[in-house]
Amino acid sequence: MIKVAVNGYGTIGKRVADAVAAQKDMEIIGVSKTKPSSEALIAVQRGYPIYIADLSKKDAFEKAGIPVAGSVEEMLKKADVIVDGTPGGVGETNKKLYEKAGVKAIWQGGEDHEVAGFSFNAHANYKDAIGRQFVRVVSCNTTGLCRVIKVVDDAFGVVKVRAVMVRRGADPHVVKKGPIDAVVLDPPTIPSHHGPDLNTVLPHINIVTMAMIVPTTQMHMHAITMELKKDASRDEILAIMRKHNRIGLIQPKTAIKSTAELKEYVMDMGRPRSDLWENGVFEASVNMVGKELFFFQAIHQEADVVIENVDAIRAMMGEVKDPETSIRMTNEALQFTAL
Ligand SMILES: NC(=O)C1=CN([C@@H]2O[C@H](COP(=O)(O)OP(=O)(O)OC[C@H]3O[C@@H](n4cnc5c(N)ncnc54)[C@H](O)[C@@H]3O)[C@@H](O)[C@H]2O)C=CC1
Ligand SMILES: O=C(OP(=O)(O)O)[C@H](O)COP(=O)(O)O
Repeated sequence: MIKVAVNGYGTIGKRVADAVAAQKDMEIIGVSKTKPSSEALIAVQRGYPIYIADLSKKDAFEKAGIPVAGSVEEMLKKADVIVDGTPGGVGETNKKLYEKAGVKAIWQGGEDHEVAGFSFNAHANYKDAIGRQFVRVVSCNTTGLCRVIKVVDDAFGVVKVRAVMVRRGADPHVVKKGPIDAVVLDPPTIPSHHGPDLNTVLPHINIVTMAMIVPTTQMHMHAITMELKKDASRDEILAIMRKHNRIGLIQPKTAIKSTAELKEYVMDMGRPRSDLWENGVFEASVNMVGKELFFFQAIHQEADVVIENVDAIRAMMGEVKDPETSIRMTNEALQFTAL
């Protein structure tokens, strides 16, 4: 069993912990919290041992009914791989701890590529992650771009990609962030970080991205154009998307044309936390004009990177060498079949 610890048990960390716990070849040996909270109480219910960065807060945790297993340093000693789910910029400051403990670590997309020196997407570069000590899983939007650009590039070749990201303002539970009444250019300059970020995984792709944030919490929405090298029909594009195990096609018969309806649909399906782990490509939007492909896809920011973290763990441990085998194991353990 691969022993996994989650340092930073928030939006991403708690989902990764549950996804790891569902795998047959992995177990959660601990998660870290900075203060007692509803999430910490759920971690107790799930049976995850809780470690804390600042042991002077032990009494506060125990008063809240949260047993403390020890310090974060003690947790690191027991793990094969740490998934760092701390806020962007904080993860980098933990690198020294991981180096000192000689443990493997995975960072998230809020950190720069250089923190790990290797950026990961399971369908794109799993094999290059085999045996590595440090890996960064690219951000949610970049993960969604990697999946769809890689599969289209493999089948038809991509001359260039131009993509606009309409990003959610904050996650649903985050009460302190906006915007409440604005469309914010984020960043006002072009390209946004997503294109250069995609190039850390797929260096040969010509891509320019633009991004803005809007007052919504459910999901991001991408408007994507790709110029292809070979001729492709709409049906051929739909066929490769349909076959992909982390791309879902939202069928016209569902009449879904918004992130809100899509989230409701996934909730009705009974997915844990109503998580959409796959890219949600709107089938009706997929269109070829000459050699240009156009489509919209929804990306559930809290979910798509979660399964990538699980595959990154497997690649770093090196026993499963074939990406598709790992991807299948991850998906099956979660009883996940793309839409
Ligand atoms: N929420 C999202 O939509 C996505 C986030 N990411 C990335 O994932 C990372 C984590 O983001 P979220 O889960 O949204 O953040 P979050 O704020 O929901 O969770 C972070 C957790 O880390 C804890 N924490 C803070 N400082 C810590 C420390 N020094 N040691 C241990 N724990 C500490 C916080 O208490 C919190 O529980 C960031 O790099 C972010 O950019 C990536 C994809 C999507
Ligand atoms: O990885 C994400 O977005 P990104 O791909 O636009 O960087 C997540 O939605 C986190 O974004 P945030 O930095 O707005 O919390």
